[in-house]
Amino acid sequence: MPLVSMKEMLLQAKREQYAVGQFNVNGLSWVHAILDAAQQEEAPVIVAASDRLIDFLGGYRTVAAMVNVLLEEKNIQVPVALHLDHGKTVENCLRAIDAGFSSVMFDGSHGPIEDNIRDTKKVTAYAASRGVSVEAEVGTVGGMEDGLIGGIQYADLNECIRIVEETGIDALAAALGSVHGKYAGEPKLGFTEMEAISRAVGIPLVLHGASGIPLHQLKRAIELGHAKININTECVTAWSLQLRKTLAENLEITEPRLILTPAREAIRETVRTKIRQFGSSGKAASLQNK
Ligand SMILES: O=C(O)C[C@@H](O)[C@H](O)C(=O)COP(=O)(O)O
Ligand SMILES: [Zn+2]
Repeated sequence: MPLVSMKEMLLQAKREQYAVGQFNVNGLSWVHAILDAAQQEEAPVIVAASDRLIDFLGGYRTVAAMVNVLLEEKNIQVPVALHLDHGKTVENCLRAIDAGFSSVMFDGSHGPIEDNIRDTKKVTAYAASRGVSVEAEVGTVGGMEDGLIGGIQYADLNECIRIVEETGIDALAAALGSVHGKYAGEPKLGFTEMEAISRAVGIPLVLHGASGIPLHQLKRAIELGHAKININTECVTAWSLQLRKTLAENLEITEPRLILTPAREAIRETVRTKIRQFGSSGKAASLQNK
């Protein structure tokens, strides 16, 4: 099945009150693991490449080729979107689209709202005629974002309304207390603000920094309009723990396949767990019939 945009998957998820998982790619093992997990769970999935890692991953075209070829080789039958995460510039978003990404995020959240809206509009204008979905961000997710460490800044309701109305984006990341990476203590999400923003904008919301958020808070965020949930830290943690364990328990081992396969399986099991928590297991079939 060819790549799809995330528009339909997120609209259905919002309607039916579940969320589609976005899982970030950090190498070929992640693409295998994410696609295998989605197929096993019969779930739609968003495979994402973070713009900060594009050079490490070999460029936009390499990422698109890797995902497209594995979709075919593995005969993946569930809807898969390939998404540029935290796109740093308009130009980078356009390059990702030209390389075959079916979805992009333009992250103009660190600048003034006027600039964010102006640049997001350039991305939506280019994406629309190519059937590519677009996500934008307002406010600041805590922790590391675009390679910079920063504090939390809540999304402003009026800025959220403006960016949705003026740009025609498909999904909005409204930062409301979540943090990229590990949380120090219990996450404190702004559910009151979340409800107001969700009501006012009407489009699917995106939760960044979701690793480590307890299940009851994830469920509340889904009830309040989050249809896409981003996970990276939980997958890289599972991968690195398993890698250390394999190496420590097998001091003589040098065959990469034997070292890397258990780590890949650890990612796959993490993705499967998150898909079940988000309620998207078994949702592929109803999307394909549309
Ligand atoms: O680390 C990246 O570059 C990707 C993340 O920002 C992703 O968008 C995300 O929000 C995942 O958050 P995490 O699960 O807390 O790492
Ligand atoms: Zn993020």
